[in-house]
Amino acid sequence: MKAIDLNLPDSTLLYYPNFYSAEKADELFNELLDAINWKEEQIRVFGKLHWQPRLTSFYANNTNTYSYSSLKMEPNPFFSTLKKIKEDVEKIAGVNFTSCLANLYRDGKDSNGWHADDEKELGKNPIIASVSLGANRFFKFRHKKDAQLQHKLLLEHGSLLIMKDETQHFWKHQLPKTQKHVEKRINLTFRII
Ligand SMILES: O=C(O)CCC(=O)C(=O)O
Ligand SMILES: [Fe+2]
Repeated sequence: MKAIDLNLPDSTLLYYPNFYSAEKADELFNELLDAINWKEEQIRVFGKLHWQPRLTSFYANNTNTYSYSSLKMEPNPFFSTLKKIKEDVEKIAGVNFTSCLANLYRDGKDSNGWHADDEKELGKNPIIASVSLGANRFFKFRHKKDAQLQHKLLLEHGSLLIMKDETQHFWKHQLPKTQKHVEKRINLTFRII
């Protein structure tokens, strides 16, 4: 499968727009919307508790938890569809993932703020594979040392984005809110924990 290399400095970002066909992606979206154990969670930002502006769920083939923003995610076991997607992603990424953090953005008001996936349990140069299903949403990158260095990428239905090497050291990313009317979007981020 041919990747689009974003070619941003201090990073390796590979985008596969048609990782899944539109038909397959529709099928997966409907199945996962129903099968994932979606939860609304509270996170702590600058000492204050807030409801996360999205629903989440965490899956793993081990018992390792994933903590961020004072939220400790306990893993659910993988089920067949999610395991199959993990295997499809592994063929392209060339690694075996242990874990998957799933996000559900219910509408344009749901979002994911500026962050790097740099928690210690991910290791030094984490590889993260991110599958998008449902509504197309923009994803933004901003260099940590030069905020002028930015990039915007439309994450399309059925696409895969791989972030690896030193990307998380040098770049933050976000999925901003949008004023436009948008349908639900599911994002699956496969990780090694
Ligand atoms: O929804 C997305 O595309 C990004 C999710 C993300 O950055 C994360 O879960 O760490
Ligand atoms: Fe992230």
